[in-house]
Formats: sequence, structure tokens, C-alpha cells
Amino acid sequence: MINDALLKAVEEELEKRPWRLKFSEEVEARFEADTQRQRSLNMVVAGLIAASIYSLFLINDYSFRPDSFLTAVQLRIGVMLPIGLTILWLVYRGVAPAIRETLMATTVVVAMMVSCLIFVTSTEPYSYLDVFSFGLILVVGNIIYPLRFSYACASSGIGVLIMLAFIVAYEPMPIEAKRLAMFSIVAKALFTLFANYRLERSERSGYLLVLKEKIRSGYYLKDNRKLSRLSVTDPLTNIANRRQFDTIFPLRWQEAIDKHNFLGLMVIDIDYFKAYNDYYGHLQGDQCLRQVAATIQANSRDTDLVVRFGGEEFVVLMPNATSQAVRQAAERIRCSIEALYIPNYGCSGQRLVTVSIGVALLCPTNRFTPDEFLAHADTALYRAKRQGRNCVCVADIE
Ligand SMILES: Nc1nc2c(ncn2[C@@H]2O[C@H](COP(=O)(O)OP(=O)(O)OP(=O)(O)O)[C@@H](O)[C@H]2O)c(=O)[nH]1
Repeated sequence: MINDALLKAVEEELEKRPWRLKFSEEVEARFEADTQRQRSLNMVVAGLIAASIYSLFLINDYSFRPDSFLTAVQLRIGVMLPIGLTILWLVYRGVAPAIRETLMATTVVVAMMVSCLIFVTSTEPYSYLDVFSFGLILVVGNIIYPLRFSYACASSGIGVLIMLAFIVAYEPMPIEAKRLAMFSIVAKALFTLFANYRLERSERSGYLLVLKEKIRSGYYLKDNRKLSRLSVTDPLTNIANRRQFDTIFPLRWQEAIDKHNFLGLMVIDIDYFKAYNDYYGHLQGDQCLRQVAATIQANSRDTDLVVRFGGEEFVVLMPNATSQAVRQAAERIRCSIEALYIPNYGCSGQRLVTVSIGVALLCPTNRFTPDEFLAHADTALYRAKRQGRNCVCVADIE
């Protein structure tokens, strides 16, 4: 889903009745996708802790009902543990959300069933006292896992019914104890379900708020990137502007000093551009500037920085250059612009748009400054202008 639509859907969810525990289809799918892995892991960890404690209740079985201790071992270790561990393994491997919740809810129901079977198989007088701890099973399902609310309701309901059925049928248990056990299990179910509901509600609303902020910060990041790109780009020609050159030039200069590489610099100026502007108008002049910029860019390497230096003047900074490569590149650019065949009837004599180019090449040392290097290329450009324009001149740098 694109972010605009998702943001709208999230904002709608936040405005809806806050007591609802289900999002719209697309937000629900996103919620599951974002939380599924962590939720499964959390449930597995909680399940392992619960399984260990459930097995430790054997100590209790030993002291309460030594007559059926073996049965308790078989039921807890031989039945409950394999079922529980298989379910946890499946959840760990990853299953669909509905299956994950169903499987984990099953552990609650099976644990309740096994616990009831353990206490009814004993004839010890205090075997039934255990039923007062059965609420712990609901605590695990509703708070420790915690199951999604609808699954928590279902597993708690079934668990309570199982326990009630066993208690009612268990004769050795006094009626007063039965009443207290029933009352306390129903109360525990209600308390833990209430807590479960609040847990899920705060998880969901927290998720929505975080998602909303994530989407928004994504927008800000995009806007910031766009702004910083715009601040170093010439809007007319879409190539680098003077600001970008002023940032990059000293860096390339220092890099060349460090690596003992040559640095090439071209200053390119359109010939008789004032006459072109006067004859064809400013808009046509802009179009001509775009064509010239695109041609310079197309004839430069990816590593070169092509800059609109100002007005009808361009600069190409060429890291790691050789004398031959710089001269060839300058000549290539000059020829390509002439080959655009852009008419310039504004000036007498010359009938096409052409450029003059001043070139400088240097292995930078601390003897020179970048500004002096630029001044050398500029001087070469003015020599090219004086020599009749539409030509390349190379600076003499001692
Ligand atoms: N259309 C347009 N023209 C521009 C822009 N920036 C500068 N110019 C024009 O570029 C022209 C530059 O003219 P000059 O500096 O006299 O140079 P020139 O006519 O090219 O003469 P030489 O450089 O000596 O060949 C001026 O007319 C400026 O108005 C721009 O963004 N768009």
C-alpha cells in the first residue's frame, strides 16, 4: 500500500471508537506483518516458562496425592509436555495468525483438562485443593501469552466449563469448596479477560501511533532530501549549481593532493550569447542554455562535476584526469555543441551557437590554491575568446 493511503487508513483507525480490537483489513494485515515474528517469539518464550512451571507442579502432586503420582507424571510429562512443545515448535516455525492463536489457546484448554484429570484420579482427601490453583492456567493464556481477546474468551470459557464439569462430578469435594472453586475460577476468568482486553487495546493503539509517526518521518526525510538536492541544483538546467561546486571543489582538490592525482578544469562560455538573447528572446535563450548544459553533461564522465557557474558560463571539474583526456573532452564538448546546429543569427558572421573553452590541468600541491587554479582556466578561456571563439585554449601553469 502506498504511504498516503496507509497514513489515511491509520488516521481513520485512530479516530474510530477506541474500544474496538479489529482494524480495517489493510491495516490489520500490516499490523500482523509488522508484529507477527516478535509476537510468535514472545509466545514461545512465555510457553516454555509456563511448561516448566506446569511440570514443577509434580512436586505438588507428590505431596498432595502420592497414590496417583505416576498418573500425574504420565499426564504432565507424557501428554501435556509433548503437546505443548509441539505447538510451541510450530508457532516458532511460523504459522498464520489465526492458527497461531488457535494453537496457543489449545494449550490452555489441554492444560485445564490434564489438571482436572490429575486431581480426579486421586482418592486422597485433599486432592481437590489443587483446583484453587487452576486460575493460573487462565493467567498464562490471558496475560502471560497473552492470546488475542477473542481467543482468550473462547479458551477461558471452554477451560472454565471443563473445570466446572469435573468439580460438579467429583463427589469427595465438599459442596462449600465446590462453590468457592466455581466462584473463584469465574472471577479469575473475568479479571484476566479484562486485563487481556486492555493489553491488546494498548498494543494496538500504540502500534497505530508508532506507525503514523514512522510514515510521517518518512515524508520529512523525503522532503529534506529533496530540499538539499534542490539547494545544490541549478533549476534551469538541472545540473549542479555554483553552491555545489564551492562545496565539492575543495574536497576534490584535497583528494588530488593526498593521492598525487591530476585535476582537470574546464571553463566553458557560450559565444555571443547576449546577441542570441537579444535576437531570439530570453525564453529561447533559456532553451539554448538547457541544450548546451545537457550536451556538456552527455560528453562528460560520471565522475566529472558539470556545473552551471553562472549566466552562460559552465565549469567541468575532472578528478583523476590526464592532459590528453582533458583536451579531448574539451574538444569533444566544443564539437558536440557546434553539431547541435542551433542557429544564432543575432551576431554578424557567426551563424551557429558555439562555445569557447579554457582548460587547466594541475597536480595540486600546497603551492597553489583552488582559486588560482580556477583563475588559470579563466585566463585560458579569455585567450580562446580573443583567438576568435569556438575554440579550446589550455592554460600554461608553471
Ligand atoms: N536566457 C538567459 N540568458 C542569460 C541567463 N543568464 C545570463 N544570460 C545572458 O547571457 C548573456 C551574456 O552576455 P555576455 O556576458 O555579454 O557575453 P556574450 O554575449 O556571450 O559574449 P562573449 O562571451 O564575449 O562571446 C547576457 O545577455 C545575459 O543576459 C539566463 O539564465 N537565461
